[in-house]
Amino acid sequence: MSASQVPVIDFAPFVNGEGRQREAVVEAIDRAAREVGFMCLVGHGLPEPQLQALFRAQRDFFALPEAVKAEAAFAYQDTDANTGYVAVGKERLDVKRAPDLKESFQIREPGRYGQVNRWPSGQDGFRATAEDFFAAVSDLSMKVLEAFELGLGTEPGYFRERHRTHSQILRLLHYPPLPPEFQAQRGQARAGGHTDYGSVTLLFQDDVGGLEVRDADGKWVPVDPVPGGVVINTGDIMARWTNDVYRSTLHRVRLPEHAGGRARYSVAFFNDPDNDAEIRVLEQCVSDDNACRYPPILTGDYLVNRRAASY
Ligand SMILES: O=C(O)CCC(=O)C(=O)O
Ligand SMILES: [Fe+2]
Repeated sequence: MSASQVPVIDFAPFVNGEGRQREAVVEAIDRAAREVGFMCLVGHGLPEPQLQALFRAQRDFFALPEAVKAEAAFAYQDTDANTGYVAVGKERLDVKRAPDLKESFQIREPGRYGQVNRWPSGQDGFRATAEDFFAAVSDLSMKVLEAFELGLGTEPGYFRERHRTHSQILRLLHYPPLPPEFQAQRGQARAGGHTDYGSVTLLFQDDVGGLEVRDADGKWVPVDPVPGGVVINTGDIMARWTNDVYRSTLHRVRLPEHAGGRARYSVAFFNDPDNDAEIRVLEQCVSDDNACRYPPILTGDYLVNRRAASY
């Protein structure tokens, strides 16, 4: 896999087209999920001004005094609620390495779980922008799941019916510039190497770069920012569901080459199955060459354990 092998796919014919046009998009997405586990969609229909509004609001939020952000802090043991602010150095996505050099803020579906989201006071504009974005990106993620259903040949709605927003998370990320005297510990990263836990992740990155995926030879390959594009990747639960037909690929955000440098901002949306959804290997993914690898498991048990391990 080289950089050009993280395919860029125009999603517009899937959203607006029909027949053969849609099929061609489904085929491209299905192939990318099988071969790479990562792809970049353009023409996805999420309005650019809405994304830019979110990036501005998140920049302002992370620039707030620590004391204000602390109001939104969640005890990081509280992986069940899994919302709120996490300060720099609290999370390690690669549990064997030094903590990640990032801060984050995350919310769950406002309509249903709004009461568990932790907003600092006086941040109504930020809240409205983030909640609007949540609805738009959730909608887009459902279309991506529909494309997976068609690619895998499951019954229509199979994934969407098992993603009724219980486990959807919008996570805003800020990777601050490195202080001039910064000495990286060995293997330290902005976000340590990891696979995502759930079904599908949608990731919007600014133009700073640093996201990398690991190819089959163990080489780190950059996922360069594509203007207007959203990076899509399939996670561990999707790999399990598909008997490893869809890949869950290791990725990280590497440190900048030099101290100082620019901050990096990104927005990740995790659409994971409902807690009560059973992950049972799809019959379409079992064959003589690929016998069933996993027993059924409940999503809730699986996700809580995975999250608890990375703080
Ligand atoms: O910030 C990024 O580009 C990647 C973040 C990521 O992989 C994650 O939060 O799971
Ligand atoms: Fe990730």
